[in-house]
Amino acid sequence: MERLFATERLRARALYMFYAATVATAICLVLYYRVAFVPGEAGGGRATSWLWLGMLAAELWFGVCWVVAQSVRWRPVRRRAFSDRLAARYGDNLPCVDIFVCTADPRSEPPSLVVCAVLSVMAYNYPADKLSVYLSDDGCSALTFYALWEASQFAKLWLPFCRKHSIEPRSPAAYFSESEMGKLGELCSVQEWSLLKESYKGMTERIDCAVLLGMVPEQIRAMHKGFYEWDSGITLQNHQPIVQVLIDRNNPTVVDNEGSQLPTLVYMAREKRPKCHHNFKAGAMNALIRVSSVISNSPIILNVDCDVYSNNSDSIRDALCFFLDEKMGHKVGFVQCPQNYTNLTKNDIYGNSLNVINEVELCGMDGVGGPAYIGTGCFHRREIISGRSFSEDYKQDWETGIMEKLGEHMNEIEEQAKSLATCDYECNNTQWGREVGVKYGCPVEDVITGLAIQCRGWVSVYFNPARKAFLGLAPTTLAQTLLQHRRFSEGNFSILLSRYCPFLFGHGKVKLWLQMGYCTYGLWAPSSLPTLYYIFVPSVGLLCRIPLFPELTSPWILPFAYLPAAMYIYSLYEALSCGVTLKGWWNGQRMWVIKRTTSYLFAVADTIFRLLGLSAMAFAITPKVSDEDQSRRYEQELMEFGPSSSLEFVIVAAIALLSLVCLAGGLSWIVASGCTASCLKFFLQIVLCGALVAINVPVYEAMFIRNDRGRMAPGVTLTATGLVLPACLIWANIVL
Ligand SMILES: O=c1ccn([C@@H]2O[C@H](COP(=O)(O)OP(=O)(O)O[C@H]3O[C@H](CO)[C@@H](O)[C@H](O)[C@H]3O)[C@@H](O)[C@H]2O)c(=O)[nH]1
Ligand SMILES: [Mn+2]
Repeated sequence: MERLFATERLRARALYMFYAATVATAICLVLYYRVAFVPGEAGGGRATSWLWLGMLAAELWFGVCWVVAQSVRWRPVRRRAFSDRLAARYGDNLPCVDIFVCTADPRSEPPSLVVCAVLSVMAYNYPADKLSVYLSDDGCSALTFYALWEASQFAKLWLPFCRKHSIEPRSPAAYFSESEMGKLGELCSVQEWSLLKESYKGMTERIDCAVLLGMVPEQIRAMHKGFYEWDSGITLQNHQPIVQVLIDRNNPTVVDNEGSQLPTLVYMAREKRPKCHHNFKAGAMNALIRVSSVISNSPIILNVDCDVYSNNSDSIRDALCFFLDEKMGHKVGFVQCPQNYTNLTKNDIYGNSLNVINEVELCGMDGVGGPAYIGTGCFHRREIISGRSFSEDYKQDWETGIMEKLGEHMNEIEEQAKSLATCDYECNNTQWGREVGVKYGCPVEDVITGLAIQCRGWVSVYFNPARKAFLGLAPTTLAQTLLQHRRFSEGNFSILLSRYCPFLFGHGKVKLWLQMGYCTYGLWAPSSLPTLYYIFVPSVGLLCRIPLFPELTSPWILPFAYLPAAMYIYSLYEALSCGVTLKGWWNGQRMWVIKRTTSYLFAVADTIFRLLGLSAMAFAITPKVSDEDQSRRYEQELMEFGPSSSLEFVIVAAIALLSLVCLAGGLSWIVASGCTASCLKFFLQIVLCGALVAINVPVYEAMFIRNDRGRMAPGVTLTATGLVLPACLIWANIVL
C-alpha cells in the first residue's frame, strides 16, 4: 500500500562531516595548547596562570557545547505528506479533531487578535461536523468572551466565504491585510468582498471599543446567557469555572449563512482560587483536555497560541497523513510544526526568527527520534498526551468522538464540564501534571511533556511544509525578547537539572543523539558564565598587558584562528541558506552576545533560586502589543532600550563600554610602546575586543547619539560608566 508520508535523508553530508572533523581537530589542538603551555612564574605570575586556566575551562565548555550541538546536525531528515492519497483512501471519513487556543490576558493579548486565531482554525478545510474549537481564557475576561461571541456570529459569513473561494490565509486580519480588492477580480465580486471586509472591520471595532471602555455593551449582554457568569463581581484570581458552548456543531438549527454546519465553539475559563496554583499554560491545557472530553472527545488535539493563526487550511489533513499511515502511524505520538512569525523586520533586529532551529535543528532531532514538543502548532493524540505508553500492537480507534447533539442536555454537559475545570484537579494531588497530561512545574512545560512522551516509546514527527502551517507574533522590543529567552533558557536548564535530565530520564528509552539534542537547549543558560569570562578577561588582559593567546607568529595560532573563522563562516552559511539576510545574521550575533550575558545569566540565577526553594516558578507572558512609537522604531530596526532602566540594560551598556575602553587602552599602550612584538603577542585579543566593539555599535548609538524615546536611559549609561570606571583608570594610567 502506498505510504501517506515520505521521509528523505538530506544529502551532501560528506562535506559537513569533513568540516566537523576539522573543527573537532582544532578544538583538540586548542585544548592541548592550553594545557601544555600554562604560563609559569616567568610568564606573568600566579594570576596569569589562573586566568589562563579560566580560558581553558571556557574553551572546554564551548567545545562540549559544540559536540552536543552536532547531535542536531548529524542526520537531518525532511518529511513530506501526501494528502491526496489520504483523500483518495479516506475521503471525508476522517477522525474528529479538537483545537485548543490559549489566551491569558486581554491587555497583552488583545481579544480582536485572539478571535482571528480562532476564526482561522474554525475555517480549516475539514468537515465542520468533526471540528471543535476551544478557547481557554486564563484572563477570565468578559471582554474575551464577548469577542468570541462576536466571532461566533462572524463565522457564519466567514466560513462559507473561505470555502467558496478557497482563500488563504483564513485569519480575516491576515487575509484583508494581504489582499487588495483589485487582485480579487476573478475570485469573487467586489461587492461580496467589500461587504465582508466591512463586516469584519465592524466586528473588530466593536471588540476594540468594548476593550477600551472595559465593558461589554448592555444590549449584547442579553444575547447570551454566558455573560451572566460575570455578574457576581468575580476577580481574576478568584472565580468559579466557566464553560460556555457558543456553537454546537451537531445542532441542526445553528448553521452558517449558506446552511452548512459550523464547528463547535466553546469558551472556557477554568476555576481560579488564590490558594491554588494554576500552573499557567500547562494547567490550561490540562483543563482543556478534561473539558473537551465531555463535549467532543476527539482523538486528535491541535494546540495553538492566541497570537498564532492557521496559514494553511489543509494542515489538519497533512498532519493526519502521519497519524493514519498504515506502516508507521501507530508509533507517532505527536506532529510538531515550526513556529514562524509574520512580524519580523527584514533584518530581524532582535534575532527572533527561529530559522536555524526550524530549518536545521528540528530536522536534525527528527532524524534521531523526533523533534521536541515546542508548544504552539502541535498535533497530539488525546490518549498519548494523556499518558498512554507505547505497545507494538497498539491500534487507535479513530471513530471516537461525541457526535450527538448536545441539545436539551446542554446545561447538564456544561455543568459536567465545569466540574472538570475546577481547582480540585490542581490542588488535590491528582495525577494531572505528573503522569497525566501536560507536565507542571517547568516554564517550558511542552518540552518536558514531549520528552516524556518519547520516553514512553512514541516517536514524534517534524512537519515543515513550504507553505507554513502557522504564523505567529515574535516579541518586538529588546526587553520582551530578553524576557522570553530568560523563560526559555531557564526552563530548558532546569530540565537538565531535574529528574527529567535527558541523559538520566531518557537513558535506554531514546537514542543518545536525541538525549544530546535536548541538551543543546539546556546548555544555553549555563553558557552565560564562560561567555562572560570570554568577553571580560581577554579584553581586560589587553588593557593590562596580559597575553592570553598564542602569538601571531606561533604555529599554535592556526587552530585559534581557524576555529572562529570556520564556525562563523559556517554559521553565516547556515543562516543565509535558511533565508536570513547578511545583516540579519550580524544582528543575530549581537543578540547572541546580549542574550548570553543577560537573559541566560538571569536564567541561571532563577534556576538556582528555584532549586533552593527561594522562589516559585513564573511564566511571564510575552506581550503582543507595543505602543505606536515603539512599533515605528521596530519597523526602522532601531533597538529599543527605553524607557525603563533594567539591570539587563546596565549589563549590556557596561559590556559595550568596557570593550571600548579596553580596545582603546590596549591600542594606546601598544602604539606608545611602538614595538611590533606586542602587536603580534596581543593580536587575537585585539581582534576579539575589536569584534565586540563592532557588534556593539548600536549600543553606543543608543547611549550617546540617539535622542528618541528608545535610547538608553541616561541613568543606565551613568551606572554602566561607573561600573567600568576602574578600567578607565587603568587606561588613564597608561596614557599619563
Ligand atoms: O498562565 C498562562 C500563561 C500563558 N498562557 C498562554 O500560553 C501561550 C504562550 O505564551 P506566550 O507568552 O505567548 O509565550 P511564548 O514565549 O510566545 O510561548 C512559547 O513558549 C511556550 C513555553 O515553552 C509555549 O507553551 C508556547 O507554545 C510557545 O509559543 C499564550 O497563548 C498564552 O496565552 C496561558 O494560557 N496561561
Ligand atoms: Mn507567543
